[in-house]
Amino acid sequence: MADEREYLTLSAQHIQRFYGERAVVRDLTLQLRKGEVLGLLGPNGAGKTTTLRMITGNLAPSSGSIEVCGVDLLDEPQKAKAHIGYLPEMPPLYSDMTVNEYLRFAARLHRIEKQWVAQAVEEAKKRCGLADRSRYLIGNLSKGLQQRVGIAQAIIHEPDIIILDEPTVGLDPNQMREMRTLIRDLGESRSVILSTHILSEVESVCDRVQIMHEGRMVLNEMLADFKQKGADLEAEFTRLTQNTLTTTH
Ligand SMILES: Nc1ncnc2c1ncn2[C@@H]1O[C@H](COP(=O)(O)OP(=O)(O)OP(=O)(O)O)[C@@H](O)[C@H]1O
Repeated sequence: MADEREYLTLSAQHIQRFYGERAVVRDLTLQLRKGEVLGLLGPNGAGKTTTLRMITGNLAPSSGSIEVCGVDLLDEPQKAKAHIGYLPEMPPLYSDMTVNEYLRFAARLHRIEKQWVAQAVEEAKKRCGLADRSRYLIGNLSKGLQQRVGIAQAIIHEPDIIILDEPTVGLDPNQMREMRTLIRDLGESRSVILSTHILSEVESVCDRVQIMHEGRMVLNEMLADFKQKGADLEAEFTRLTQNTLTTTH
């Protein structure tokens, strides 16, 4: 039987992050398999964004190790980060750039060679339903389309792993549905981590769910197994994340 490691696109082992004396991520292990959409849930302040910033190489862990497609993120950050596309909670969009200008800029930041930039921009726009918005100023686009531009910059270099931090916040129900369809499509060919507060979003888009609470991972389960057991995600979420002051994990 093939080694499980072959199927792992991302493996974070025992990562921790302190701010001063306070541990906001504690002894956390997270593994992402090829072609999997992982939903990362947790109440406000659970440590989701801090975790995502660490596994994308934007924040150094206080301890622990992170491997991205077999490359050690801390030893070879540039090589490891080439496998990752990241849409942060606050996407770094420039409102006075057109979609084309911004994506060309993103392509260069991701070190795509000059001769391939135009092709990469066209491909990313096509994947994200932006082909007819090339010359629009980003500031004039709806929030839903701006989020699509954020995803387009995250996938422009064809990464193996796409990490999305609360991508549907502030979207109307139609834009949310479109965004979920796009995430599902992306998950067909890549590994995706989706951080969200919306339980139904995880149920409709993800293969696996992990719940964080007070910096720790308190649940890690395949959704199919979860459903087969007749378990209820909302009830389980409440059970695992309430009683903040009495939790002793
Ligand atoms: N730079 C920082 N300095 C000190 N504390 C921080 C810093 N960044 C985050 N924290 C704290 O770390 C904890 C985890 O924050 P984080 O943003 O990772 O949580 P989250 O699960 O993403 O929350 P939300 O769902 O509200 O976005 C919070 O208590 C936050 O106040």
